Amino acid sequence: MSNGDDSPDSTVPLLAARDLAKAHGRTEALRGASVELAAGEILAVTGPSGSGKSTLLHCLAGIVRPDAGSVSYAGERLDALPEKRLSELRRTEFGVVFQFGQLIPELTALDNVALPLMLAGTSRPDAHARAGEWLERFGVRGQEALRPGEMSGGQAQRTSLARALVTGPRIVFADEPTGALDSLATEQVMTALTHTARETDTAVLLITHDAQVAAYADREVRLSDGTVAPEFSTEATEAAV
Ligand SMILES: Nc1ncnc2c1ncn2[C@@H]1O[C@H](COP(=O)(O)OP(=O)(O)OP(=O)(O)O)[C@@H](O)[C@H]1O
Repeated sequence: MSNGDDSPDSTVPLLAARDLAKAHGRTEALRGASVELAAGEILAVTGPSGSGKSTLLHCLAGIVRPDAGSVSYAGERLDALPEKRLSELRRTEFGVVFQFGQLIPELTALDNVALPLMLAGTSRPDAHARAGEWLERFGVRGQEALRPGEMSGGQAQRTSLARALVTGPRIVFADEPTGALDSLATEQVMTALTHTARETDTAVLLITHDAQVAAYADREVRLSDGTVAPEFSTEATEAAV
């Protein structure tokens, strides 16, 4: 079978979750979910409302600890890491985009994108210069001075993507990034995200309920009642190759 012990490092998944379980009170959001993400891969996670997609993303991104199962990032067990190391990993290796962007409302687009760099110790002029380049890359050049409330939904999401990617993460976690956008803005956001991810070899884990959005991904896994539907398991994909 594939993925034997003699596999070179390039075949080891960048991120691997095994048998994840997570309950919110009495609700079992995840019940033995396993998923893998390869370096540079764009993976869509789909499934009905309440099937556990966001909970899975939170566990994979180290935002929430699973009750059982493991999450490994580049061979390191995330679920067992102390909080300090986990937050360092989140800051340096991961970028996150949510449905409503979660930009800081008081800051301009330029300052929002520059912020992660400044938090990592980059000087303000350098951070601003790089933030400007990333805004340009995402087609929001000229909007630097706008605050989130002054932008369209699509501009705000493209600014959020610039903020998620400005630090050069290896994985971007995107939870319904186009959920609040019309179809034109969706297309612009998805094109910008997937082009940039491919150019920079950044992996993307994308949650969506929209088949048109899932079609931008290399692969899809579907969650159902907190587990990955069998036809979307890693084994099924490998067997089909
Ligand atoms: N913080 C919470 N407290 C209580 N229950 C929660 C919490 N977060 C999620 N749940 C429950 O866990 C289950 C899975 O939720 P989750 O948000 O992961 O699903 P989802 O597939 O992302 O749903 P949606 O597509 O509607 O966003 C649902 O039944 C939800 O109501």
